[in-house]
Amino acid sequence: MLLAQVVSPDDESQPDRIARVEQLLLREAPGADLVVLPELWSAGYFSFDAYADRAEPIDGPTVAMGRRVARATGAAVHLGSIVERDGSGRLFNTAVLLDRDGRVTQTYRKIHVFGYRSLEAELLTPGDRLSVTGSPVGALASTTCYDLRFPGLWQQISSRGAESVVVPAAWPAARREHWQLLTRARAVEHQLFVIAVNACGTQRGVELGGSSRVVDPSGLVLAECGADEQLLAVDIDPARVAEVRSEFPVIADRLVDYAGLSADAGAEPEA
Ligand SMILES: NC(=O)CCC(=O)C(=O)O
Repeated sequence: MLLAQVVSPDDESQPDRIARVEQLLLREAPGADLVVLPELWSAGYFSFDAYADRAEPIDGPTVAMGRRVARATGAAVHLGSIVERDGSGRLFNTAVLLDRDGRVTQTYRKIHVFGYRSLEAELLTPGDRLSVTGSPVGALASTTCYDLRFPGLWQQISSRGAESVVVPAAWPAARREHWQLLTRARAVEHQLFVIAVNACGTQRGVELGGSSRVVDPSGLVLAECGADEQLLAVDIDPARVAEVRSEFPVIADRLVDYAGLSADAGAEPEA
């Protein structure tokens, strides 16, 4: 697998960025089974005033580039996410997975759009669906950036059978410790791989955190990028999920219906 932690400089146009990243991937991806990119790297996450111009349908220029890379290199491509425009003009933050033949096998529209020092929540419509799909890293689900903070969503992902969760992100350096803590916590809680690819460099004055990483189902950080643009190869064995779960059966012990627990005060029962 190749983590493609790329920059999205403010002075680079979207077509130039797609062309530059395509060349990088054509050079570095051969031999990888899966390539993963950050959140909104082609539009630039913090370029809120450009979202409408840079929005594209699923079959737009970013996905077309991913298809070319998949077909030329034989790697599946997780394109991070794009600003998707649907048929009625709504905009979404949509993660897209292509198989090695360049076919779209999964889309995921970010559910928790971000509103803290961000216009994303004002400009984009939240998604309302999850999907788990076969991939070179086992049963794969996508969930985007801020979604990391919502354990209820991860509970659903995990109970639907995901073995690897890809997290494209544009997570600022100011909260890097939360990124490191939460990616690890989600892997340990659900005993699955977390493949988290963050943006890096500076966008509109915001320094992004980099530190893209792969955490294994026991919580071990297998690899981590630095703060700058970097393409990092990491190998994982999806069979590790079953091994960890069988050795320490947290998932099997999980109760299904926490909402059904009674809410009494837990005081000592009367004699
Ligand atoms: N792009 C995002 O969703 C940013 C989330 C973030 O910075 C945080 O949760 O902290």
